[in-house]
Amino acid sequence: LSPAARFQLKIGLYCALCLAASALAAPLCLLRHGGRTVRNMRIIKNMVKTFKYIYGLRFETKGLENFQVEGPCVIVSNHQSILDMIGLMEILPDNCVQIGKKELLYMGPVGLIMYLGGVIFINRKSTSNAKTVMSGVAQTMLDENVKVWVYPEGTRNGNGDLLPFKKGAFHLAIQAQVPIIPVVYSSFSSFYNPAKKLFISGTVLLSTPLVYGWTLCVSGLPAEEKLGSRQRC
Ligand SMILES: CCCCCCCCCCCCCCC(=O)SCCNC(=O)CCNC(=O)[C@H](O)C(C)(C)COP(=O)(O)OP(=O)(O)OC[C@H]1O[C@@H](n2cnc3c(N)ncnc32)[C@H](O)[C@@H]1OP(=O)(O)O
Ligand SMILES: CCCCCCCC/C=C\CCCCCCCC(=O)OC[C@@H](O)COP(=O)(O)O
Repeated sequence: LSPAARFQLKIGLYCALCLAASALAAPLCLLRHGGRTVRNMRIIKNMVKTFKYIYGLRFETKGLENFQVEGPCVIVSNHQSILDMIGLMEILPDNCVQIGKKELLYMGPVGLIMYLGGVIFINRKSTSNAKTVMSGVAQTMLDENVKVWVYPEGTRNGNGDLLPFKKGAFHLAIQAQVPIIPVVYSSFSSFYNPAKKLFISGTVLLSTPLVYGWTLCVSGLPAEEKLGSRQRC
C-alpha cells in the first residue's frame, strides 16, 4: 500500500475503533450509572487506554505530581490532533470532564458516549452562547467537585507551535476561583503528520509544568490558598 493509503486506513481504523468502543461503552455506562455523569469517564477512559497498543503509541509522563490537585481546577493543554484524546485518557483524573465543540455531539455513538461522560458542548460560533454555558460550568465545578479540561487553542494545531489562546478557560478559572493546571503534549510530528501522510508508532511526553506561577498570574490570588501544601515556585 502507498503511504497515503496506509495513513487513510489507520485513520479510518481509529474512527471505527472510536465508534465501536463508544457503542460498547454506552450500554455499560447506562447500566452502571443510569445516565449522564462524570463517573462514566472511568469506563470510557479504560476503553480508550487500550488504543495505544493498536497504534504502538507510548505515553511518558513528567511532573505529574503537579497534576495532583484536589478539588476543582481547570486543566489546559495544547491540541494537535484527534489522537490527543488517547493521551488525555492516559492521565485523566477522576471527576474531570472536557469542553468540546458541539459538532462532536452529532457523531453517532461517539457523541452519545461523550454526552454520557459529561462532556460540556459549546457552540464556538456563538460567543454569547459559549459564555452562558461556561458560567453554568463554574458553579457546577464547585457544587460537584469537578475538574474541567479545556483545549484553549480552541481547535487542532499540528504546526508545532501554539495558537493564541481563547479566553474561556481563564474566565472559567477566575469565575470558579480555582487553579489552572497546564499540560503539555510533546510534538507528534515525528510519528504523526497528516500533510506527509505519516502515522507510525511513537512516543508522546505528557508533562505538567509547575502550577504556582500560572495560578498567580491568571487569577491574581495567592496560589497557596488554592493549592494547599503543594506550594511551588
Ligand atoms: C470510546 C471512544 C470515546 C471517545 C470520546 C471520549 C471523550 C473525550 C472527549 C474529548 C473532547 C475534546 C474536544 C476538544 C474540542 O472540541 S476543542 C474545541 C472546543 N473547545 C474550545 O473551543 C475551548 C476553548 N474556547 C474558548 O474557551 C473560547 O473562549 C469560547 C468560550 C468558545 C469563546 O470563543 P471566541 O468568542 O471565539 O473567543 P474569545 O476567547 O476571544 O472570547 C471573545 C470574548 O468573550 C470573552 N469571554 C470568553 N469566554 C468568556 C467567559 N466564560 N466569560 C466571560 N467572558 C468571556 C473574552 O474575554 C472575549 O472578550 P474580550 O476580548 O476579553 O473583551
Ligand atoms: C451517525 C453519524 C456517524 C458519524 C461518524 C463519525 C466518525 C468519526 C468517529 C470518530 C472520530 C474520533 C473522534 C474522537 C474525538 C476527538 C475529539 C477531537 O479532537 O475533536 C477535534 C476538536 O477538538 C477540534 O476540532 P477542529 O480542529 O476545530 O476541527
